Amino acid sequence: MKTYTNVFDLGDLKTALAEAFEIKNDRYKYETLGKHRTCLLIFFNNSLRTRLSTQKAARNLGMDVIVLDVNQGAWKLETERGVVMDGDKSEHLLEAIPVMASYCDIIGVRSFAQFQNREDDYTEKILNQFIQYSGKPVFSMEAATGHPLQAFADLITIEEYKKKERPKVVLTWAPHPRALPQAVPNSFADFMNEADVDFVITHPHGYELDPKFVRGAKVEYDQMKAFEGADFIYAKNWACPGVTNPEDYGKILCKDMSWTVDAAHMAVTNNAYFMHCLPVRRNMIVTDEVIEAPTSLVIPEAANREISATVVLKRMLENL
Ligand SMILES: CCC[C@H](NC(C)=O)C(=O)O
Ligand SMILES: NC(=O)OP(=O)(O)O
Repeated sequence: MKTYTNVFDLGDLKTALAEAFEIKNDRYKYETLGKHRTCLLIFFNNSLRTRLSTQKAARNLGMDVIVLDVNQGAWKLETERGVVMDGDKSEHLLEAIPVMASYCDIIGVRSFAQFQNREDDYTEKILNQFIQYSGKPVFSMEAATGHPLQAFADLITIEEYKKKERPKVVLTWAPHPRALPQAVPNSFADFMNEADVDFVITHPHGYELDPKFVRGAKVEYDQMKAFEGADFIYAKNWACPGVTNPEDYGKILCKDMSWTVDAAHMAVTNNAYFMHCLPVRRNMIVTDEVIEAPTSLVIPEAANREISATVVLKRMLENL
């Protein structure tokens, strides 16, 4: 595995799940694989789960880990080629990337969508420079349009808790005070479309996700109808993806609190489990009652981030 940015990089999902459960059963099974190998984790944005779980995963495999918060201590980086660098940016990515790559064997990158230019975000301008210029295997720790480590952990969680062979899984939009990226819902859809689930996406008009990720999923604008008979509810906020109206890209079009997932929503499901990638704004995305219920999986879901990262790093190490 040279890059990990989407579901197809994992290959057959049943094989990937088997590997995940093997590692979950004995997470130090491959602890010699990463001896004298270094994993560099580069964060352009904040993180709790990804920062901790990916370090843990690397240590599970015997790797050394370096963590860099680009905007805290490193030089401010210019990402545009051809710019006259007479402003506040001291270094260009085109030097910084090969320098950083010289200190490690595998690179993880977190670089959220900037919502300045849809084309820049949806061509993964930052992540792809690391892939192109580092000469090292690169994995996404949430880039502009995807969060594949999260989605793989979500799939592992659904596989662990499902009560039927083909569960109904609903991705629902929910309100948030800020404009959040589409990376998490994009990757969740990317994975669910390849998994053995009955997948439905529900959101207000104007929030249509990019067709590249929606693919064959059913889109239902009536949230309560979408929730009917669901086995898993995956809630997330995202800003307008700019699919129907490109000029609205990155905007908040709706703050309708009737989309907040509460007990009345869950009552029409098939006693569904509740999932969210975290961090979550309680009583915006979901009520205290629902996220604290025995059917809430947000903690085991977050714990599975260690497992998804260990599988991905293991596959990268095996191909060095
Ligand atoms: C894992 C989620 C990271 C980020 N969340 C926030 C609050 O920025 C997002 O919504 O993409
Ligand atoms: N779910 C997730 O990636 O959390 P962090 O943003 O805290 O890493």
